[in-house]
Amino acid sequence: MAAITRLINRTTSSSFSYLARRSFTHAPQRVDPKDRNVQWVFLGCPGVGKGTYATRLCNLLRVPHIATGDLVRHELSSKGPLSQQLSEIVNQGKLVSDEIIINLLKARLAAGEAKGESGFILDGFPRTINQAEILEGVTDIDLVVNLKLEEEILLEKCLGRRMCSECGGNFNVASINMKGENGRPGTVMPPLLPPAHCMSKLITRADDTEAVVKERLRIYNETSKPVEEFYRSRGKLLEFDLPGGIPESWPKLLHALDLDDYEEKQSAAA
Ligand SMILES: Nc1ncnc2c1ncn2[C@@H]1O[C@H](COP(=O)(O)OP(=O)(O)O)[C@@H](O)[C@H]1O
Repeated sequence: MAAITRLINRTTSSSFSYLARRSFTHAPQRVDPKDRNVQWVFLGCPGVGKGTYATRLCNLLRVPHIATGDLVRHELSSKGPLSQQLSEIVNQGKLVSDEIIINLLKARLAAGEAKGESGFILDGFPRTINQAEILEGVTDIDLVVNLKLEEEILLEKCLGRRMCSECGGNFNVASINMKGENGRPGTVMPPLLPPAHCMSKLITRADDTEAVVKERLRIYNETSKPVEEFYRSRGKLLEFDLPGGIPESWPKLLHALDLDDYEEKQSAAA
């Protein structure tokens, strides 16, 4: 019986992968990496800073930052036919179905292609092995950056997250000062405070409550962690332990990506 269930699950999932690949008509073409911009993925637990570092790198490399969480929130706020279903899933900390996510991503890539976009940094996708396989079926990923932080810091950072309801800027009011233990260095992350004009317009994401963040971390460990191994086994995974806040981590991340001179060259050219 269990074997039949496994077979049905496997068949269902692989036929969905096949259909999704076929329907991914607007996927980026398999262009030689020399002739296009980077195609990178950012992995990491909720609250680790994927959005912050991916946005900075996208500005530097001039590629679009495509965050599936943003696509989901946009769909939610549009009050379209999916929004009620999505709000229940997201507010419980669960993952949206692969089918819905693929459709949102497909639409975003098609809109980018129509504008002549080249390359991307994906943030929050793939989050399941099925998503990783579908992505692999349609395009080449050059590099996968896996950002890492201690779990207790992740919770504090998610609870400290704030967004300006007017300009959409992302901030963090958490002040992290974790002492080092057993040879492990301490971690200091100062808050990332908003400018005065955003202060009265700050909002908190409905899914950034303690119970929901804990559920998202549990789901990450169960469902998304295997995606790290998927890319590690392909020699594409760059592990990066965040050493502290942005001023400390950003130059080290650039160094790890072999981009330390790039920032200077770009600002000189601007
Ligand atoms: N690739 C994905 N697969 C399934 N669900 C997703 C995916 N990306 C985003 N979501 C949904 O959107 C929510 C918010 O995503 P995101 O902003 O990336 O949050 P996080 O802070 O947890 O990294 C997730 O909890 C999940 O419900």
